[in-house]
Amino acid sequence: MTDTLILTRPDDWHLHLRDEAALASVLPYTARQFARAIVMPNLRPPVTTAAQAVAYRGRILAALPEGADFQPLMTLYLTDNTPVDEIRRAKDAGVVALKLYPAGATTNSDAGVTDIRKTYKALEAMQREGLLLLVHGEVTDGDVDVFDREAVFVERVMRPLRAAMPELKVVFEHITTKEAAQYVMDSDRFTAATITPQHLLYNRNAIFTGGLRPHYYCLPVLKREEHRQALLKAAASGSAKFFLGTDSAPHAAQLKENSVCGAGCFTAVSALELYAEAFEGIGALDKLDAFAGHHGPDFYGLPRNTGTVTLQREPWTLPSAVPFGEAQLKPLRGGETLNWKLIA
Ligand SMILES: NC(=O)N[C@@H](CC(=O)O)C(=O)O
Ligand SMILES: [Zn+2]
Ligand SMILES: [Zn+2]
Repeated sequence: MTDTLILTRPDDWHLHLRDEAALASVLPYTARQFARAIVMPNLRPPVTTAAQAVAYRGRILAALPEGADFQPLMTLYLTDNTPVDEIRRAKDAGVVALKLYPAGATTNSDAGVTDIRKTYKALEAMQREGLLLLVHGEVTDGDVDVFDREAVFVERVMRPLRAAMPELKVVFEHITTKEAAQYVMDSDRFTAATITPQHLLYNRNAIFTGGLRPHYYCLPVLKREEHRQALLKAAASGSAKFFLGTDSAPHAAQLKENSVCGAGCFTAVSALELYAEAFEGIGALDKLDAFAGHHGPDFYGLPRNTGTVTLQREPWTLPSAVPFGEAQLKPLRGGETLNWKLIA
């Protein structure tokens, strides 16, 4: 049995850092685990311009703990009206991607895209400039069952989008179904996917075990066991199309434990430990290094990190709550014992 895991220093290819006091509360956890992170733009108001992304990057760098070695990779929030000129400005400002939120699909997505065809001019410019498109892949039509929204998105949006924009690099974010995993597996080298720790570790029963458990509620929502199995298989397949993206999405505890609970799981405190547990569960610890440290930078066309991190088999108890500005934040699995620990 392996007791020590030495991994290439990994990156988080899908992360929510929020802003202001919330940002200052959560950033140190990610900066400790990861060298870089793709920072999601769904602030209020959303980060829709290069100038806003540059300012947000400045606030993130200013909030970093003394001596931290961490690089935020910035994204813009795609809207129906993103001008072609903004794509060039984004490229020049070092922005790496734009994020597609179908309007109303998830947390802070009201300003999202109402019809993907409205964005085709911007997407063509992105294809030209080499900016990636990151996708929250769920349709929002009221007649589509919540648990089917991702599978329907593959047929209604992904296939036509890929046909129209074949050389645009697309990351299907936080995939949750066998349909999405299969779609990405079968697609060409311009399509990849991120997978979260919660979707590798849990099926939808976790939301309902002994009562309604808001901290297991995120979007896309956890699915049936057969889907979790398909995600594990994809993550551990060795295919370079699948890589780590935590989707760590902090919401104050009082807003999670509420009559209307916001969507998002906060996993930044123990992200690598959770992934290690998932990979070990299927005897695939040897596949974690490439999933966490190689496939992401390779797809983005960025250098892999030099250096390593070390995880040790050592039981420790995850704090049940951590400060979140003036409020509290409850990590997924808070108060429980984890078997892996990031030690360096
Ligand atoms: N995943 C979530 O459930 N929530 C994310 C938004 C998102 O990634 O869809 C958030 O910003 O809270
Ligand atoms: Zn999302
Ligand atoms: Zn997200």
